[in-house]
Amino acid sequence: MIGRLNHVAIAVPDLEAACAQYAGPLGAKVGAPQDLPEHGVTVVFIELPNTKIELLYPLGDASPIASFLEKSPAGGMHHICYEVPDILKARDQLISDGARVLGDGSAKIGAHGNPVLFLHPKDFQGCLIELEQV
Ligand SMILES: CC[C@H](C(=O)O)C(=O)SCCNC(=O)CCNC(=O)[C@H](O)C(C)(C)COP(=O)(O)OP(=O)(O)OC[C@H]1O[C@@H](n2cnc3c(N)ncnc32)[C@H](O)[C@@H]1OP(=O)(O)O
Ligand SMILES: [Co+2]
Repeated sequence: MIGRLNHVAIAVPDLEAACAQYAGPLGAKVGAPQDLPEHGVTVVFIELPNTKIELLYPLGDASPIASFLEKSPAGGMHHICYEVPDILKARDQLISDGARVLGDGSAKIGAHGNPVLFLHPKDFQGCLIELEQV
């Protein structure tokens, strides 16, 4: 079902410092910050030759990143995103296999303008999974 690795997301307590580190010592191509209020995050994408890194910073009162950073104040790996060709087919298959889709179960539009949804980390070896239809 899953295809390419689209991105690995890292929650960070200081977005400016994280961008400076990736652009400086790590020598990566760092994009511009993008506010996604409907997801409660500000994101910055870092382009690597074979995938992307998504830096996540909390936005608004109900941000999922705020609660993550409360438990891990130094930041840390937050989720991994896999590409799927048909997100509703993938969702229905995973639900029938017993996986929990987060939120109301509907796909929402993510940072790349594509439909995305999230799968509960407790159902996938402690790793929060994002699926993106590409
Ligand atoms: C879509 C825009 C953009 C893009 O790429 O296009 C993004 O990626 S935005 C990314 C931000 N959005 C989300 O993360 C949406 C989905 N996330 C959620 O619904 C919540 O964050 C959830 C349910 C994963 C965690 O909710 P909460 O913070 O309230 O914590 P809980 O206490 O309910 O957590 C239960 C349990 O899971 C563990 N946990 C929490 N977050 C993670 C994580 N990122 N990775 C692994 N495990 C995680 C948490 O520690 C709890 O474990 P326990 O043993 O019970 O303490
Ligand atoms: Co993501």
